[in-house]
This record gives sequence, C-alpha cells and structure tokens, in this order.
Amino acid sequence: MGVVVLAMLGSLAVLAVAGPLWWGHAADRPDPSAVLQGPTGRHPLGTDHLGRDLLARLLASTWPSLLPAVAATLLGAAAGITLGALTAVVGGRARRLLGAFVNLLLAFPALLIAMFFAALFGAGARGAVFALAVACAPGFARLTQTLAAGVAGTDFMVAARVLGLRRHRLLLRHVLPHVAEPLLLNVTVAVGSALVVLSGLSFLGLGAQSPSYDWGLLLSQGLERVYTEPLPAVAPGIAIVYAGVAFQLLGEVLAKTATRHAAPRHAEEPAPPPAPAGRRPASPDHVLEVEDLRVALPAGDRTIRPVRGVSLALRRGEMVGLVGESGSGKSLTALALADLLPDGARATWNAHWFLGADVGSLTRGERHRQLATGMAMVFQNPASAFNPALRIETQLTEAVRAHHGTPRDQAVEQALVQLRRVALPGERRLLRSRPFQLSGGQRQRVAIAAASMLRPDLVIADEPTTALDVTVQRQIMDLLRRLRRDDATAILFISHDIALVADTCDRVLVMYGGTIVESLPARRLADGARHPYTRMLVASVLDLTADRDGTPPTVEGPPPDAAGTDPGCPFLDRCPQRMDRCAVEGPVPTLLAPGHEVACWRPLPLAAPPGQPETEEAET
Ligand SMILES: Nc1ncnc2c1ncn2[C@@H]1O[C@H](COP(=O)(O)OP(=O)(O)OP(=O)(O)O)[C@@H](O)[C@H]1O
Repeated sequence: MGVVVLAMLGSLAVLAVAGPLWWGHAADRPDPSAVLQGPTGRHPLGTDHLGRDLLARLLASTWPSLLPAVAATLLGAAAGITLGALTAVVGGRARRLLGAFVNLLLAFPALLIAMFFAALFGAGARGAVFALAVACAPGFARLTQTLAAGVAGTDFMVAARVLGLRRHRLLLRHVLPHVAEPLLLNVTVAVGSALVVLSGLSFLGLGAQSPSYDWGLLLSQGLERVYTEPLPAVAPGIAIVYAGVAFQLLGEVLAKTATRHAAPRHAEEPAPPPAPAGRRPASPDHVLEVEDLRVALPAGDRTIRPVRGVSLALRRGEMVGLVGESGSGKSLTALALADLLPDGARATWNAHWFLGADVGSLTRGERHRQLATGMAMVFQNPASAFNPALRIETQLTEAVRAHHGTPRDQAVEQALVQLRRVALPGERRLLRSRPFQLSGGQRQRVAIAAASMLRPDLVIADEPTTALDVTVQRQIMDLLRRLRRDDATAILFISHDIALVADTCDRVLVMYGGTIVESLPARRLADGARHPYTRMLVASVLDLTADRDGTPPTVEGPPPDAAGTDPGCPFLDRCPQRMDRCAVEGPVPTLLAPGHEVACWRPLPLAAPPGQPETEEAET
C-alpha cells in the first residue's frame, strides 16, 4: 500500500510542481477559433468558452487545487485537535465549558459554517481556506474529545498523574500519541473532503475567482454543459477522486507507522541511579499520617460517603495491609492520599502529613511535586497501567527526566538498573518493547521498576497481584518486600487476600463501610482479631496458609448504607454482637494492646486455645 500511495502522491506532486511550467501557457492561451469544443485529438478534454485547452487547465491547476485543501484541513485539524485534547487534561469545570463550546460549534452544519465564513472573509481562495478551517475544526475537536475521553480515565493516565507530569506533557506524551492513529487517518481523509467542499465553494462563486482557477471551478464550468459534453465535468471529478483516494490511503499508511517511532533510542553508558536528596519527614519515623480522612462523591442526585473518617500512619520501611470486602473504600482512600480522586469527589481531613509536609497547606503545584516524587502507585491491572502507544523506555524514564531533569542517557541507565532489580532479563530489548509485547507478570515487574525509579518513600500497591497467577503473585510480593528492605520504602498494600496480607505485612488495617474497624499486627490476624467483622473475614478464609485463588472473602448480610448518614456503627446490620448503643453511636477506635486498636463497643474476647475459656485479658 505504501508503494501505491507513494506512486499516487508522487504523481500529484509532479503535476503540482510541473503543471504550471509545462501546461501553464497552453492553459491560459485563448483560441477564438476553438470555443466550447468537445474532445478532439488536439484538445483531448475539449475547450472552454474562450477556447482554452481543458486538459492543460486541469493539469496546471493541480497545485492551486491541492494546496488550499491541505492548508484548510491542517489549520482546522490543529485548532480542533488542540481544543479536543485539552478536555482530557483540564479539570472538571473547564472540561465542561470546552465541551459546551464544541457542542455549540457542532450545532451548525459544517458547509453552512464554511459558506458563512467564506462570505465573511470575502470571495477568493484565501477566504475559502480559512472558512473551511473554521468549519472542520469542531469535527476534529469532537473526535479528539471522544478519543481522549477514552484515555483520560485509564490507569496509565492516572499513573502519569501520580508522577506529577504537567498538562502539556500529559497532552503530548500520553493523550496525543494514543489518539494519533485515528486522528491521522481522519486528517488525511479530510483533505479529500476538503477538496470537495472547496469545489462547492468555487461552484457557488465563493472559492477561486477568475482568472485563477482550480478543479472545483473547472468542475462547475464543466457541469454547465454536462449533458452535451460530459468529459469537461467528469475529468476534474476524477482528479478530485484520485487525490481524495491518495490522501485516504496515505492516512492508513501513516496510521500504521505513527506509533512505531514514539520513543527515543538509548545510550550505552551505565550510571548508578542517584538517590533524591532533601526530603525528610517531620517525624523521622512517619512517612504518611492522615487523620479523619473523608471522601464524598456525587452519585446521581445524592452524595455518597465511601470513606468516613480513616486515620492511619505509615512508618518508613513498614508494610501495611489494607483489607476489606469490595466497596469498603480501600481504593478511594488510596486515591485520596495520592490526590487522584475522580472528578466531583471531595476529600477532607483533620490532618494530612506526607514526608513531613502538611499536605493541606501546600500549593497545588507543591502538592503535586511532593506526591509525585515521594509516592508511587502500582495498580491491579498491569495491562492498563501503561500507555500502549509508548515504549517501555519512555514510560520508565519520563518521571526522572521531568522531575529531576535527568538527561535521557542517564535516565535510561537508571531504568536498566531498575529492570535488573526486578529480575527481568534482556532489559535492553525490554526497553524497546511496548507493553502489549510483555506478559502480565513482566508488566507488573516493569510497573514496580517504574514505581522505584524516583526512589519513592511510599508505594501504594492497589491489589497488585489480583490479576496474576499464584506463582507470579509470590514473585511480585518478593519484589515489594525487597523494595521495602533495600530502600526503606513504606508500602501500603491493598488487597482482598487476607491470607497474603497476614503472610507478608507488618500490620493490617481492616476496613468496613469506609472506616477502619480494626488495626492489628499481621501475625495476630489469625487468632487475635477482636472486631466481629475481622473475625468473620478471617473465618471466611478457611485456612490462612492455604493457596489462594484470588476470590474476595465474603461476609453474609447487607452492605452498609452508601450515603453514610446513619449515626451508628456501619457493621450494625450484620453484627451478631450488636447492642442498642451501636445503632445510635458510631464506635470510636480503642487501644486494646500496643499496636492493636478496635472500633467496636463490644469487641469479641480473644479466641482461646482449644479446651480453655475465651478471655479478654490474655492479650493485654
Ligand atoms: N467514581 C466513583 N463514583 C461513584 N461511586 C464510586 C466511585 N468510585 C468508587 N465508588 C464507590 O465507592 C465505594 C468504595 O469504592 P472503592 O473502590 O474505594 O472500594 P474498594 O474497597 O477499593 O473495592 P474493591 O476492593 O472492589 O476495589 C464503592 O461503593 C464504589 O461503588
């Protein structure tokens, strides 16, 4: 197809350049003796009303026909794509405004807009070009908006936001390359349509003005006598179709090759990754502290409160598990901590400290930078956490390049070091790969390598092993453990898999109905849990040491009210221990033993060894 396109476009280019030189003179020479002739040996397409040779005019007008169509399409596409792509990276209100503006423009038919602006700008080729650009921009904006919307909520965009990339970088690196293929196709196809519209404008007397002429004008002149001499009208029509098909095929060829050259090449010199300096938590121990974190979300005509007063703290090098059934608010808690809540969601807190900085008092830019360099996220689905259009190299290196100004060569070498750390062989070949060329396990290892690139103080891993098989799960857990051991990185490990959490974490936070109902050392989970929900959760997993199939644990009974307005305990309806007080007063977390807190008015007694009565004192 490439060869065919090359031949077609080459012939058009030759005609465009050589046409005026070779046939320009014949095209403009009137011949009163040969007015309005049909096709003859001397004039294969006949002559016009001044006796000028129509074939010469057709060939000589290649350039003035193609140039305005290409120029109008490029101008319109540039304006429309910029407008549409902005919607993927701006905030909620600006996005709605931009959307409304595009809708307004689209409310008018493109041809009407083109005619209106052509009349406004004045009849002539230049006016027609601008008019057509204005007319086709909204279509490109809508297309880009739709394509970009598909990208905006993806994990790789969230991941890129976690890295704190600026809007223009998000736009250029992640949104545009991802939507480039259909856009390129549409731009080139639109050149063909632009040719037709320009012909229409010329036909209406709003395009090329005599004595200049283009295929559109020749077509309209030919149409006047199409019933007696069809060739003078058919020939410019064929020229328009030929050029249109050439551009359409060009679109397809370009679309196939567009994403192959997105990433730069890397250099050879190895260099150790420098550790970022100058970040110190206020308490040397705590990386993150949050108190009474709440998240409210609009859901239809009401507001839901999926997170209702979460307090937690993570020490340097500590691995803390966050467990709870589906919908308990684990992911929203993580997203609120990373300042990545979806549009419309609102987070509030009493205190929120990250690396010694009061997050609430930072400016937006400072907050993004602090979170981007100090925190990394590993998502559940490694397939969607990467931008499929970009090479692994680009995705691994862009954060250090953006935040630390690391030169590309050095960033690439850091990426190689990180890939070796996560035990991925053939790391140079891997850097040149695209995400779809890797297996699920490889992708998750690359995700951990990417998370380690900035040497973050905290990694939030949101169900990083759920989509993987058991063997790969173990390898990924080993990597997370190594990350925490080697770099003293704190890890918040979100999972349904309480057996895995009990096995790998230091502490476990049990979430229910948007609150943390119990916090205890992981080794105490099997026999030391005191909250009825934790006990039921543990009981729902038959054996904490058994092999896991990734099925989330289930607890019988209705889930808590999503609105979160009931005053009592969220576990009330499912609790076998409930008392009258539980319905009217939410339980406050109470310290039962060092490192063990329970939010329950009537915590269960400790499970006793077989043959002995249950006791409350054993632990304390
Ligand atoms: N963007 C959103 N808009 C409306 N409701 C949402 C949104 N995101 C989450 N929710 C709701 O908030 C509640 C908590 O969601 P969240 O994803 O934090 O739960 P989770 O504990 O992480 O669940 P899972 O383990 O299934 O991921 C759920 O009821 C969910 O339906």
